Amino acid sequence: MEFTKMHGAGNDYVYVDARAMPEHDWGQLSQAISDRHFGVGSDGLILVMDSDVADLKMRMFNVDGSEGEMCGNGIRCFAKYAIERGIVPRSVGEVTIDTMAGVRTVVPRYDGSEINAARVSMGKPRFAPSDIPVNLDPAISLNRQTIINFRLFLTFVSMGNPHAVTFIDQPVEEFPLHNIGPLVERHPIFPKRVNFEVVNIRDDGNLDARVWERGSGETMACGTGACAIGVASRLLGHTGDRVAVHLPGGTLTIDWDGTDEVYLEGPAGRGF
Ligand SMILES: N[C@H](CCC[C@H](N)C(=O)O)C(=O)O
Repeated sequence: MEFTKMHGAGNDYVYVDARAMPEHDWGQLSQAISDRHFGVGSDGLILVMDSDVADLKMRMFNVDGSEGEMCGNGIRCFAKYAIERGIVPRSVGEVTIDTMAGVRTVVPRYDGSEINAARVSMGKPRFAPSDIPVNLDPAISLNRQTIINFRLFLTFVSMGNPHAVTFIDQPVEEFPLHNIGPLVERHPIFPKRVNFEVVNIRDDGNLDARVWERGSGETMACGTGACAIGVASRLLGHTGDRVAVHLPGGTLTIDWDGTDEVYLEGPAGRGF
């Protein structure tokens, strides 16, 4: 099976062109291929598939084999993969990609003839408890926050996949993410589990963050997570319409005017 390794700000995936492949247990394959000792090593598996509603279709699987509705870092590399391999003509200015969260549009950025970044329309954020999903007493969820028994204030945002964002005063490096992350990810109020983001406000245009991803653990970056961070931060009045989210693997730029789609811009690189 041919594969290509690519990463967006260090959030790395194995890409397989599955357009002519028979159905597989892709979740099981993702578990095996993602293992950093006995497999290729990655944050998951991304499949290139045909679509009748967009140029192509993307399916993504986490390290634990669970399927994610959307992957903001992965989709930038997906567009790079599709154009550089001629699956989509280079002359196009954008690539439309169908995902479980809906059709997304990716505009590649070039460094000479090579694509090294992209801007993605990530859809509108959603906040209703049923959209996250999160099972909450409606009276609490009105302000999109709740306290769970680690004394965390969480803001819930769906980018097609579920996110819980918390803002802390200490440097994010000091937060016990590997202890608390799994407990939030699997907390009973999240029927589909949740991606968990920890944020420290550097200033009104810059946020420092770490992410515990549903199904993959701490990753170097998370595109949908960065969108959820930018949205929550603007909602809470910490930042404005544009913010740089600084993650261990790199910086992602988020644009959101408070009503329309969220836009994500960041690097798209080969895995070597
Ligand atoms: N773990 C996520 C999927 C990957 C998202 C992340 N890698 C991104 O760049 O958006 C989930 O299960 O919802």
